[in-house]
Amino acid sequence: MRSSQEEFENAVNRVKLLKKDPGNEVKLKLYALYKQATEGPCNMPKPGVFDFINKAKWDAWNALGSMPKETARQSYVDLVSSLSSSSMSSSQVKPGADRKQQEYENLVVTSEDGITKIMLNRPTKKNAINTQMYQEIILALKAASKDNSVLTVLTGNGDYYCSGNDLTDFSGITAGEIEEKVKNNLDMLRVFVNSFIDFPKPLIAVVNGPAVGIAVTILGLCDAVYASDRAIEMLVFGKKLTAEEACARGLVTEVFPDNTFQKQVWARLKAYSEFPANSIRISKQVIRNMEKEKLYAVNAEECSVLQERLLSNECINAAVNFLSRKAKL
Ligand SMILES: CCCCCCC/C=C/C(=O)SCCNC(=O)CCNC(=O)[C@H](O)C(C)(C)COP(=O)(O)OP(=O)(O)OC[C@H]1O[C@@H](n2cnc3c(N)ncnc32)[C@H](O)[C@@H]1OP(=O)(O)O
Repeated sequence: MRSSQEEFENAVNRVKLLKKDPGNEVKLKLYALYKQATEGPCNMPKPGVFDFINKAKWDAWNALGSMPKETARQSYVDLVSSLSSSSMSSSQVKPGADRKQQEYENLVVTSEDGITKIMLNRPTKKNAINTQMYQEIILALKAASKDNSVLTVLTGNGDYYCSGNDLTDFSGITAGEIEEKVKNNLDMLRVFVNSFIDFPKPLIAVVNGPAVGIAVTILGLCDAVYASDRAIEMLVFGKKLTAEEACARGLVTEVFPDNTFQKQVWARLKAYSEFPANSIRISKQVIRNMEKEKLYAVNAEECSVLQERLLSNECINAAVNFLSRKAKL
């Protein structure tokens, strides 16, 4: 149904009543559609390159080309309706409450105020990453790369950030099946690590407690790593590092006291989420693109070495020792 002039004028008035600033991108879209609906195709001379604001407006209007006035009017009304309903639904959410995005078995993914939070959620297993959780993290990163958030945060539920690869992954496998299983898992691990290498927006690790193995490896692919001073066991190469030591070695960006960790870190992230989304995404990509090929090659090489190491007696014995340790007590 085509919108009437009256509906268009109502929409123009409703824009002025929006409770939440819709952001520059949407404001430019509204400006362009309004001009197209009222004056037709862009008829102004192009502003100079340093006249940033007028140039952005001109670009947005000019991009609509020969869109008919009626279509622009309809698009304007539709856009304002979507803004009004989203501002209404967000006012119904309790302040500070997270909006859930998608259900996962081993993750809780929420999105609020420009931040998508991916929380590892197997606290009774110290957030060990099993095969399903690897797959879910790959999917959650893919979804976060396309959503409206400015930042994505990875964190853990409970007292641990993550205890690394789930050591029960290979239990119940017969000798004949193990090679195939290891190969499949390593194909998946390569995709998993590549999804961190390729992640297009700022990715922040909020390390709420100890981190082990693959969870530590992945920190190097995050853009910032904030650790609680209770993250006392960042187990790397069999050596335990405190968060402070990891910070001194460049693996952690900043360490916060545990009793104010969540408050301080989330206040910081909230401030970052108000940065211009496109600029920080593009800055990250410029930096990452310089090293992407090298990172892919290192990932492929590590997975190929791991394929041999996972089948070694040393590795199998270590896993068996861990799994049988409770039985020995
Ligand atoms: C898909 C590709 C496969 C290849 C991956 C290769 C690359 C990855 C490498 C790694 O990540 S290696 C690191 C593996 N992780 C470990 O070696 C840590 C093992 N866990 C521990 O040493 C201890 O559990 C702990 C983390 C130091 C915590 O000790 P604590 O005494 O405080 O608690 P627990 O009673 O031991 O644990 C509670 C509960 O959680 C289970 N659990 C902990 N970690 C894991 C794990 N990594 N895998 C599976 N399960 C784990 C533990 O068994 C307990 O469970 P219940 O017995 O209570 O059921």
